[in-house]
Amino acid sequence: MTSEELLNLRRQFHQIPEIGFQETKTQQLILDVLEPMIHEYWSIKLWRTGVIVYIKGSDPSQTLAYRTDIDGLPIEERSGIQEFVSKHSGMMHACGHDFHMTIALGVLSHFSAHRPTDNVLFVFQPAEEGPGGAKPMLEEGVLKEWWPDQIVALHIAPELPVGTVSTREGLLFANTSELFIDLKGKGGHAAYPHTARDMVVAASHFVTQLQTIVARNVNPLDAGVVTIGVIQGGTKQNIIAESARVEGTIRSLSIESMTEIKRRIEAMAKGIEASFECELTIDYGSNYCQVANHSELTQEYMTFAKRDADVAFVEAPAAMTGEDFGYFLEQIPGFMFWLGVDSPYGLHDARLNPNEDAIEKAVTHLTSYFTWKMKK
Ligand SMILES: CC(=O)N[C@@H](CCC[C@H](N)C(=O)O)C(=O)O
Repeated sequence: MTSEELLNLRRQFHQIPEIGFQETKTQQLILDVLEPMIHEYWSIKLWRTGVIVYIKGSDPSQTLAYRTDIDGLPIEERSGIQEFVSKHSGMMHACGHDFHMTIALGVLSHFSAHRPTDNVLFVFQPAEEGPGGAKPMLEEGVLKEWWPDQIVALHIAPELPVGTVSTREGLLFANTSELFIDLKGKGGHAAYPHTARDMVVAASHFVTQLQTIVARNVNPLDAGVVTIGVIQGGTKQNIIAESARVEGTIRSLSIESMTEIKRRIEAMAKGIEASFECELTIDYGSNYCQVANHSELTQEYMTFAKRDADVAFVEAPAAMTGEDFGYFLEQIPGFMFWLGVDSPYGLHDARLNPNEDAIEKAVTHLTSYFTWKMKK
């Protein structure tokens, strides 16, 4: 694919962000782009809104895989882009999955023009932002017949300059759990608070209490996060709210801290129920295991990246982001790395505007990495 084709494709993806398991237009676009590339030794499988492409090598001794996520986020775009702003109101590719997919198709187009010696598998996985596509995909045995020996994924890094790649051995991303809490009290007239059980007040206390968990209950030598991203309740300024909803996410480096954070949330919920005479229900939504990079393969990749004149390598610290790519890494040796895209605004920010020069650099870098792996 030429630089112009890559750019065009990224912009097409950018205009049609769709949330987890609703990526139908995205799936169709992936299939449309693949169509002219297909050879008789390729196999393509659909799984829900995802796509899996298997290329049989000319003289295979291994199967190398690349996984990209394909979903967008429920964010109203404010990137300032005129030309190719999201056409889906309230949705945006604010986590770079438009880049990840374009890079996958760029590498695929190379292997369409040059048949690889080894087998190559490309996994276009839905619902990374939630509820998670990797786990059900693996559980349903979708990759069984083409089981890879190694798997790689990348993620854009707005804080790194274009041309930079970055990773580390072992833990790269945290364990995560979503958090959805419903509070049920008793509504009433604003002027008669003694007859009601106000869930705006209860939710406010609860959210404030939750902020003590990381400070007071997580071992300071470990790390944890409890972020509440949504707090909803009430219908009118002079009506006491009968119910409220709090939504968030929990992160931890260790499984022990995740268990402890959940134990404290549940204990605090009981306290809120007693203090405010209400009922709380907790739903942990989807949970992702940590992203733990395979030691040997990551070391080998870091050596490769340091020698690759097209990129600059920097060692990454562990991050509290989550990624269901961790489920692939539980079963298949591999690693994830960050790709510098140089944006003043970060991931999940409505103003995110990654530098598109990073796309071609990533395609070249990954293509050379896979080609190098095949010669080993
Ligand atoms: C890379 C990234 O930003 N991933 C997401 C994963 C979200 C997992 C889940 N929906 C949750 O909110 O816990 C992240 O927020 O780190």
